[in-house]
Amino acid sequence: MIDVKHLSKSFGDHLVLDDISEHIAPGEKVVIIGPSGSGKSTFLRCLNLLETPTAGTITFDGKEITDPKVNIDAVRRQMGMVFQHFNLFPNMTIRKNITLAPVRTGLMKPEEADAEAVKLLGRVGLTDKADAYPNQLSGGQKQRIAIVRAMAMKPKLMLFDEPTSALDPEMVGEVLEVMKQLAREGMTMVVVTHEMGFAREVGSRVLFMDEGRIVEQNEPRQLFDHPESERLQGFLAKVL
Ligand SMILES: Nc1ncnc2c1ncn2[C@@H]1O[C@H](COP(=O)(O)OP(=O)(O)OP(=O)(O)O)[C@@H](O)[C@H]1O
Repeated sequence: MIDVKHLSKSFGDHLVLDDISEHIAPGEKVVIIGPSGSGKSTFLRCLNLLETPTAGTITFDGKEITDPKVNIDAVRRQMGMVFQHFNLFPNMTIRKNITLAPVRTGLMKPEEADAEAVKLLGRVGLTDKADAYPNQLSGGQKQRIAIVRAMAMKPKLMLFDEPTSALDPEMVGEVLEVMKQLAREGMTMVVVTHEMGFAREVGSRVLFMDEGRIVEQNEPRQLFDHPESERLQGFLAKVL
């Protein structure tokens, strides 16, 4: 579904991603772990071109999206993104937050989008919040809405950028549960997270990044129980 070739990204003279090549197949749940500043979020944000790569190509669903002629908005509609800080529209009700994009882009008529919103809210147990505003919700509820909002566009892929890092600990579980449900339904997912339990349980593959490179990758049990590189061993010793 995604093919990354020789991706590099610099901010000024700071090289943040250093010649990354990676392939993500449909249905995979790829979890990215690594120390702070290793380039995890930048890598994720390059996948939907929220950051413009300095070099390299990204192919999504057979189309090279790093080609400047490609309509980036059309590509992004097919990739749902969930951010650490939710990024809901504060001046709109939850219902409007969810229905805005599908209606604006012509994916659904307003009634269809509304019915879809009600269905999605039911799935995350928040039907009664349809007419509330984001500031009336807890962090965990906001993040569940952010996931639902991304889902409403019927994306082919979901990108999660540290979705639980801004949450109070007691709210982490409810968000991870929604993500696990999505994973069970077969969604292709790329998740940057510090939740090692989630990586182990849900990841079909875990990538360990350090200093702008993917230093080691494997299926979770192997990666966590038998880390090969010294850098991964040192990282796991600190976080586990
Ligand atoms: N817009 C930007 N302008 C300049 N430097 C940036 C920008 N975004 C990220 N960086 C730098 O790139 C490096 C990698 O950042 P990134 O957020 O990708 O790391 P990360 O692995 O996701 O870290 P964390 O786990 O702390 O979120 C950091 O040194 C960061 O300061």
